[in-house]
Amino acid sequence: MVISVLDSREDVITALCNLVESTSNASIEKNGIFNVGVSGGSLVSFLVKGLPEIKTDFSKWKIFFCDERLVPIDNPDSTFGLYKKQLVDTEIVSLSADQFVTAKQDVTGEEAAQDYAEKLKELVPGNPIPQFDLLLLGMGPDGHTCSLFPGHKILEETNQWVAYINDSPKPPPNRITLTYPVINNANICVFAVCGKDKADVIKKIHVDEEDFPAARVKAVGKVYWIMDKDAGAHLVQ
Ligand SMILES: O=C1O[C@H](COP(=O)(O)O)[C@@H](O)[C@H](O)[C@H]1O
Repeated sequence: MVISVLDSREDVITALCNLVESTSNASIEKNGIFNVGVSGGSLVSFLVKGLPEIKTDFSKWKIFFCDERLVPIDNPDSTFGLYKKQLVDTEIVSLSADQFVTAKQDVTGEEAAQDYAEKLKELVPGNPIPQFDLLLLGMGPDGHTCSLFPGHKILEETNQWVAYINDSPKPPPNRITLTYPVINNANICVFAVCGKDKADVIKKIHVDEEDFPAARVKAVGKVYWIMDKDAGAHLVQ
């Protein structure tokens, strides 16, 4: 695990996007494609700011969602809706909407999760579990990542690759999320975390070694934690 505590949010964005640049270029060179999973929340604004600065062949990107809120895409809670509005429609990077693998609308939550798992099986190589080149993760002040919340039964999911929840403690309640079998099979996972409100849980995870959903991310490859000095306040001397 690599932990970096940086001076500012801007430094976090630069470090995050440098890692995205090198990983995407290595994956494209090796496999001709870059399979990346993105999160919602503050990560959207980090990528909107940082991705236009990197050098990569965006036409080779396939973008999946680490989790998605089951709302229409014009709803401000839709993670795909945010990326579409802020990254695709603005044309600040050369990505098109059809490079995003989206959650099915107008079906039940269970069907949306099942459908998304089938899309992973079809599109992301891995034997037998899909193996992402890179997963870009956030973490809430309660230690959740993706839509894996503390104490929720899907933390123990070992069969399904994508799970549905209808009781997210953070609105909106209906979501689908990758589960640990897929998350922890990724080549690289990166947490990008900023803000004072996350300092306590960062300490509990990295100093006290307490169990939180984000702490259970232990990918087969590398796990990076990139944070600003507010989030890492209890880690620096
Ligand atoms: O609800 C969610 O929250 C987490 C953390 O969001 P942040 O704004 O605190 O960074 C996010 O990673 C996840 O994708 C999202 O659905």
